Amino acid sequence: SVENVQVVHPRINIPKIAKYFGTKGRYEEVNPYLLDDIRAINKTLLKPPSVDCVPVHLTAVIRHGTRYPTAKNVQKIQRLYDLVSREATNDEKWLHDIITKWKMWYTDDMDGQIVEKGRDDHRHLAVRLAKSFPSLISEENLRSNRIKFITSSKHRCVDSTVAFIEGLKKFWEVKDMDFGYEVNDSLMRFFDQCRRFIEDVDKNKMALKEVELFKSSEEMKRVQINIANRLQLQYSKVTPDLVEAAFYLCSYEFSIKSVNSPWCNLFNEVDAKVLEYANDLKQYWKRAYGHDINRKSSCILFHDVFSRLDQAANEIRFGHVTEAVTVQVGHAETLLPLLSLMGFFRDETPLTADNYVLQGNRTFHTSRIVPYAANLVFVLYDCEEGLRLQFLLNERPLAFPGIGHSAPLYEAVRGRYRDLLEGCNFEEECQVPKTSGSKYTEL
Ligand SMILES: O=P(O)(O)O[C@H]1[C@H](OP(=O)(O)O)[C@@H](OP(=O)(O)O)[C@H](O)[C@@H](O)[C@H]1OP(=O)(O)O
Repeated sequence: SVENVQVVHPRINIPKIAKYFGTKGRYEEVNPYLLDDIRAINKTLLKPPSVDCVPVHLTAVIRHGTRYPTAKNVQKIQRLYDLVSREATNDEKWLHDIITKWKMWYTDDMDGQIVEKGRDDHRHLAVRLAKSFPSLISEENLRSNRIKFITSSKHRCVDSTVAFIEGLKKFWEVKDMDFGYEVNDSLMRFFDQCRRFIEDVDKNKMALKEVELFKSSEEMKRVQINIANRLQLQYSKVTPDLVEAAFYLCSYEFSIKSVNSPWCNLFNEVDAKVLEYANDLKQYWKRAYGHDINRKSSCILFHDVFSRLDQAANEIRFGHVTEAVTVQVGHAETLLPLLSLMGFFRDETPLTADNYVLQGNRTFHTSRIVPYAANLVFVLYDCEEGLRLQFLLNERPLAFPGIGHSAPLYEAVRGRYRDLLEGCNFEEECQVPKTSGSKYTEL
């Protein structure tokens, strides 16, 4: 297929700007050791809280694997390609390559579907998690239905779930059984069912005003000028939307085909950091701390995760946990609200259009948090001094905000999130009050 034409060693030809691709970034950029061995696990990082601890339950919330651009972005790429092939002039080899060799191979019908690399992302992640937690993600547990799979209804998520199962089956050479999955949009696409989010944020242009304002910022203007100069095009023709399309085009060519595309020459690292910030702003205001409802729309998933942990915690007292593992596959817009609800990556100062420089040291860097196949893993351990909960982001331990221990007592975590556990009601948070209407109508 067209996406497989050029295959190169993964360490060769990495664009310098690859670590700034945000939600369009490759998983390997957050864990570069995988470039040498895609099945490698970091045993020093992934160990039980202490030797007497036995893992009893694992819940993983995973973003789908690498995908094609959405139809909206394919159209932007088409407009960019038309402009550059018609009007750009310079003597650089890369531009010559774009005009004479590069083909516009993206089509509308690709619309966010999974690519082969995306299936591999999940096949390999499945094997690594099985190697990291062999007593939970085991052949025996798979065969006895103690591993449950739940996915969003979108093709890219269903296909990722199927690939994850395939990865496990191949790892254990299971050929005589098939395993199903549950499609559950209430859990994995809660944002689509939260009316308050839809009205106040999704359909409300004012909710993303910082994203719009950043398009006319000095930083973005400088990027436009740089690109206009590199292509010897009129500045007015290089709009922020086309700049973004070119940046993502470089990212798609790299994540889908592993090539350092000639399009990547349009950017240096300074430009890339600006575009990374533009994407972080979108994620911040649409899916994270920007508006309370972004986080609260994930209450339903938060309760689901904790009810599984509670169930395992209760059952282990009688010696047997029914559901050893839950694998839940969704979107960046599933993971980010949940992470924010739990207080991860919260910067003191909000990300805005006019504080790009100040935010140079922000913790909210989506390139590091939600690349393709990003994963949140909760592992409950039975230890001598009680139950402990370990949290991993992208296969690395991450301390719960406000709790010093890397695998605190489960009760301490429940204490930390008491308000959410006792409240955070999806129906209540998501209803639109009849009298007040939308939060931004008067703006
Ligand atoms: O900018 P695009 O069209 O790619 O936006 C996608 C979302 O991608 P993201 O902003 O996270 O990079 C996509 O999220 P994903 O996790 O499924 O990749 C989302 O589901 C999709 O609806 C697009 O959102 P938009 O509202 O059209 O911007």
